[in-house]
Order: sequence, then C-alpha cells, then structure tokens
Amino acid sequence: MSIRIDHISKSYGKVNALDDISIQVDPGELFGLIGPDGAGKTTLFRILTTLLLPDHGSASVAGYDIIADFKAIRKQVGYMPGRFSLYQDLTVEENLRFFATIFGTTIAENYDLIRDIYVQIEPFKNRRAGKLSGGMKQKLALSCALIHKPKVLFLDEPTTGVDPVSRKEFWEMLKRLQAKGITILVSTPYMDEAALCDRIALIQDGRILEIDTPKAIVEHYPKPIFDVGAHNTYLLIEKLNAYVHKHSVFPFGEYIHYTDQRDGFDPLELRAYLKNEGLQNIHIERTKATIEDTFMELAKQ
Ligand SMILES: Nc1ncnc2c1ncn2[C@@H]1O[C@H](COP(=O)(O)OP(=O)(O)OP(=O)(O)O)[C@@H](O)[C@H]1O
Repeated sequence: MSIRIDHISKSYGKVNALDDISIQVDPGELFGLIGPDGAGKTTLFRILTTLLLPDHGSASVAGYDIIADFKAIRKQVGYMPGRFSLYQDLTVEENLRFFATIFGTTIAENYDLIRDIYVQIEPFKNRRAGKLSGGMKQKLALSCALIHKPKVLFLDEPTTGVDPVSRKEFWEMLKRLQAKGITILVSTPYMDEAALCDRIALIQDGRILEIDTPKAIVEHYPKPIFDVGAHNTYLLIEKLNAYVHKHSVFPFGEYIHYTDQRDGFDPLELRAYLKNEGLQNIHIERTKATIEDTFMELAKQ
C-alpha cells in the first residue's frame, strides 16, 4: 500500500475538518480527492505530508508512519500545495535550484524526471516566479515538487485558476509521471477532472461520501436522469422546483438535470406541465449521470 489512511479525524476548535477518514491508495495509482472548498482536502494533505498532526487515527506513506517516521516521509514525498509553494522573488531557475538543494540533490541529477515539464518553462528561466502566468507557475511548482524524485506526489488543487488548455496538458503530464511509477494523490474541485483518475474519493464536510472508480461511481447513480431545456432557463428552474414529483433539479451546462420521485416517470407528463406553466421550446431527453450528479445526490443525503 502506498498511502494508508486509517480513521483520521482532525478538528479546528468546533470545525470538524476531517471526520473518520479511511482511504488506501495502491502503488502507482492516480487517486483523486474530489470535493468543494472547505471539504477538508488541504487538511488531509498537510497530515499526510507530516505538517499537521491528526487528533485521531493513523496513516502511513510509502510504508512510513506519519508520526514515527516523519523525517523519512519528507524525503519520499513531493508536495505541491494549493498556494504559496514558490518564492515569488526568485527566478524560475533559482526556485528549482533551491528545492533541489534543500533535498540534497541537483537539477542535473534528476533532470530526466522533470524534462517534459521543465522544457516548457525553460525559455523563461530568468523570469521571477511572481511574473509567470498561472499555467507556468503550476509547471514550475510541479517541477519543484518532483526535483528530488519522490515516490509519492501530493498535489493540492493543482489546476485551480489555470486555463483549460494548461489544465489538459497538466493531466497528460500526471499520466506520464504515473507511468514512471509515481503514486499520485491529487485534489480538485473540478468534477470533469475526476474522470481522469483511477479511483476517486468524494468528500464533503470532512466526510467521505464514496470511494470507487469514476465509472463505477456514475453507474451507482440511483435514478434515470433527464436533460431539460426551454426558452427561459430561470423560469424553467423555478417551475421544475415547484413540480410536486421532482426529486432533484440542478443546472448542468446548457440544460437542467432533472430526476423524478416516481419509478414510472413519463416525460410527456412533465412536458405538459411545463407547457401549461408557460414554457416554450421544451426539450426533455434522457441523459447519463455524471460524477457531479452523483456528488450532488450523495451530498443531499
Ligand atoms: N487553521 C485553521 N483554523 C480553523 N479552521 C480551519 C483551519 N484550516 C482549515 N479550517 C477549516 O477546516 C475545514 C476544512 O478546510 P480545508 O482547508 O482542509 O478544506 P479544503 O477542502 O482544502 O478547502 P479549500 O480548498 O478551501 O482549502 C474548513 O471548514 C476550514 O474553514
């Protein structure tokens, strides 16, 4: 087991940031922690990287206990925190050299591991980190987290605030690192990125809602789900919410995702109701549940 988290809890005063969390991540796995702001993701990363002590429970990373073996863990892991991981006043190259030095290595020694990523920012190696774009900062932070060749990589919301093209490239880089045998635990609030992980844990308010492969998670969605559209989305949401048989209503892209309480739901009935309520250009079509739908459903319970 590369990461073993056993009944970890952590509170800050009255706030239960983590409540009895257990997760096991296999060696070489790309595992996602999916949850909104405040779910407890950063707290869990800080515990696993030995920066914070849990109140209860135990955990190990790469076979080392987070408390007894904290020094060994620090050598084995790479951590890219959500914010403030770079020295804004140092240049790209100085940042990388700094991280290499504190781990007792050099850029040259492990250049192979970061080559793919670093070549994209090397043309700007004399630019201060504070003057880089979001996507470039992210590549530099990842290079810094990798420069000591860690066995396990912790990435806390690495794509937040990064443009869609850079996000896609970033996930391709993660797949390549995974192919090199690095275990990766990555958090994201973006549900579309969850589908790119081998397995995911959906978390909210410090609790795990579900752990499984992204495919299995959407297959567990309990109800038929429908895309509903009409000429006036605002009115449509209002009327769907007022419909006595509705189970859930939530905006999803250009449509509203609708589920009904009844087993024998007939979309024609809903169409008639909406028409009667003054909606035009009504579109109702069966669709597939996404991870976001599953998250919303589990979060309601
Ligand atoms: N040092 C602290 N003191 C008090 N409360 C805290 C502290 N750090 C985190 N919290 C609270 O603990 C809960 C979990 O926070 P955490 O940062 O772990 O979540 P997160 O999922 O990483 O969200 P975010 O993306 O917003 O950081 C939140 O309610 C947060 O307000």
